[in-house]
Amino acid sequence: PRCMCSTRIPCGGCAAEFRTEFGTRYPNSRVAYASKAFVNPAIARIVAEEGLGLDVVSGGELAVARAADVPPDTIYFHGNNKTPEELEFALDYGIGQIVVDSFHELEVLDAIAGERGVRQDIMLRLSPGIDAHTHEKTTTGILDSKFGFSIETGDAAKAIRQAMSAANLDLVGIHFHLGSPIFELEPYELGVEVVLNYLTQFKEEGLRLEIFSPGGGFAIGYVRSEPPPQIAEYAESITKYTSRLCEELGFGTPLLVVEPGRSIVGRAGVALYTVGGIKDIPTVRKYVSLDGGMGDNIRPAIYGSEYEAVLASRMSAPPAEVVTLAGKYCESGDVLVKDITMPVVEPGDIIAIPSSGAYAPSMASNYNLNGRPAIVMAKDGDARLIRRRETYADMMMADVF
Ligand SMILES: Cc1ncc(COP(=O)(O)O)c(C=O)c1O
Ligand SMILES: N[C@@H](CCCC[NH3+])C(=O)O
Repeated sequence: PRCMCSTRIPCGGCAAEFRTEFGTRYPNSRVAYASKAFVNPAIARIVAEEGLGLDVVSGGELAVARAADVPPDTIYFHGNNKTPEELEFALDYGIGQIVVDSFHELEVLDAIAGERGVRQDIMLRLSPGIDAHTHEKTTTGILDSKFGFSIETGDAAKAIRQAMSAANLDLVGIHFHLGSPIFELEPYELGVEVVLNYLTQFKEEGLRLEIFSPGGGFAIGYVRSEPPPQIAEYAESITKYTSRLCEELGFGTPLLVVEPGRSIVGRAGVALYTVGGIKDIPTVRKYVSLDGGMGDNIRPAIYGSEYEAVLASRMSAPPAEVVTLAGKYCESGDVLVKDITMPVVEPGDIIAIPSSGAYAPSMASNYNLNGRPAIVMAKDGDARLIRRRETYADMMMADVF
């Protein structure tokens, strides 16, 4: 794996790399950026300019897509409980595909499309019963999951038949997503194989597989000890299995949609913190308190996620001691990096935590009424603010006296 910076952590990908690695191997493919990893209008604009599609999972993400003029036909609307209002918004915006995730949604969407006298393209999310060996809180393709129609229970077959006979819906594709981050290639290969083989029984009943999507979940390097596969390796596995099986099973060459989120923005984001108080408990632990924490990155607290950190204000300072980087929130679990070797740090120093671009800003909160941080986009020596720091007034904006 390559390393693009002094942290020596293997990188994930980037939009162009995804387009190239999938596009050269399987020309009828689309990379749909998963907005949940982090989106705002500036990011959505870049996504559209890079020629990527967009995976959204709420009316809010859809509103950002619309604000940034993302072409609606390149949008895939996911989620296990889209509200009727969100579905109406999606139909108003004319979005390409709604990825239906429950029988209830199938009925509600069919009715809404009917009331409007329109036909809506849909895909179905299937749950293939495959363990992708990721964190128990982020695994989605196993039987015990709230997502998707299970193949094992027979729900998938029922949903496919119900979707094909829906009065106002056109079933154009099938989706599955196994979880995130997935550090192995085999789960994707198995997923493609299991789902495509399963679908053959519906061909005679009229199933059209115009779109096939094995989702996202591609891993990135968070720590040196756990390098991810390269994007080319994911692309090789997925396209090889998809092409071979689609040909063998007579599905032709459906549009292959992959949905990377983390692997596009994760390594692009570096979180910067200022050191405040330092507490040394001799023979136990030295806590270095930062001006952020679980409010801007909840991942260590909920998944036990690990990160590296560097002393950005004095990059050449030699490693000196083991410290724990704690946040400023009122929780003992508010620790960003536990027991890491750093140079001697002092109040006012800047600490950088790489690989913070995905699911840190997007899952940020105002806990303890701390404002969420500013976000600056940088390229070739040029830096621009794409989100300003939140003010106290921002945090009271929706409150009513
Ligand atoms: C349906 C779907 N697609 C894509 C993604 C994106 O995952 P990641 O950011 O790990 O690529 C997710 C989140 O796990 C998802 O649920
Ligand atoms: N939010 C997660 C993973 C779930 C992604 C969306 N299904 C993370 O930070 O790693």
